[in-house]
Amino acid sequence: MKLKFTKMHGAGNDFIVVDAINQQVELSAAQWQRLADRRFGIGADQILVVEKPTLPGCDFRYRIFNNDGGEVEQCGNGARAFVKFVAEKGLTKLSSIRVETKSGVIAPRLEADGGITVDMGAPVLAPAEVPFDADGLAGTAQGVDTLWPLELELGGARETVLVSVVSMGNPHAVQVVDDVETAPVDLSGPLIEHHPRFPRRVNAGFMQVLGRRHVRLRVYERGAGETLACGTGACAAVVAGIRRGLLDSPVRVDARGGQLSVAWAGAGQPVLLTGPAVTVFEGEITL
Ligand SMILES: N[C@H](CCC[C@H](N)C(=O)O)C(=O)O
Repeated sequence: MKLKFTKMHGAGNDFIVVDAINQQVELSAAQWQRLADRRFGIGADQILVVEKPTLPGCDFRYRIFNNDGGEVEQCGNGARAFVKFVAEKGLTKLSSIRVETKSGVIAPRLEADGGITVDMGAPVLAPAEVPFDADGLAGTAQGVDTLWPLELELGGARETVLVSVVSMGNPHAVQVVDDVETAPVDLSGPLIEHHPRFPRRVNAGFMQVLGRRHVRLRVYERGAGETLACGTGACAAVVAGIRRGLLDSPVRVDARGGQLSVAWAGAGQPVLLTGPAVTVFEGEITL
């Protein structure tokens, strides 16, 4: 079976994008994983699949598979690549589209200046809906549940990190660190990803606050490891920072692979993610 694909990235978070409208695409988790493998396949953090919508009022359906082959609910950098892909491929003439995802409808828009903004919907903050098992824990800080103590076993020693839990359709645990470059991302990232209080695992964010409208962020992603940027991670970090009284919207988010901007007007309001999307090459692979 031959599969046409396009390789893209959003601030270094890289994707294989597949048009499943004009070609038959029925792959197993193992086959998705093989495609995403950087040695045995094409290589990517995530695979984005473009399908016809099933919901009224939507232009497309968007399925997302992590590097480990698992299908997930949302991908912010991927949403920008998605809207650029369907425009470049002539699958739509619209510059603003409504896209059905596993976790709801998002609205990416091609800006006149070439930038791309995505309405990622409102964050979900109730721990049980992230989902995060807060049983036995007392949420702290400012009378709202903005911080939760997470027990980690770091190299034989028990350590408690304070995380904010936020869902952008996918789960995030965000902590503030003094310096992202020296933060123990490789060590505590996987421990947080697989922490038993996250029944669907979690993306682990490490945010350094440089100013009220400027942060640096590293994310150890669920099912992909550390990526050069994480769009939903940037949204979750800014929401957490605003709720903790550390940030004011909009916020510049410096990821290792590039710069994103996140705006959020507060509870119940949508999070707007702005950033680049780049097409790297087209290809065809025989499975
Ligand atoms: N690893 C994420 C999916 C991709 C998110 C990220 N690449 C983004 O840009 O939002 C998860 O398992 O929830």
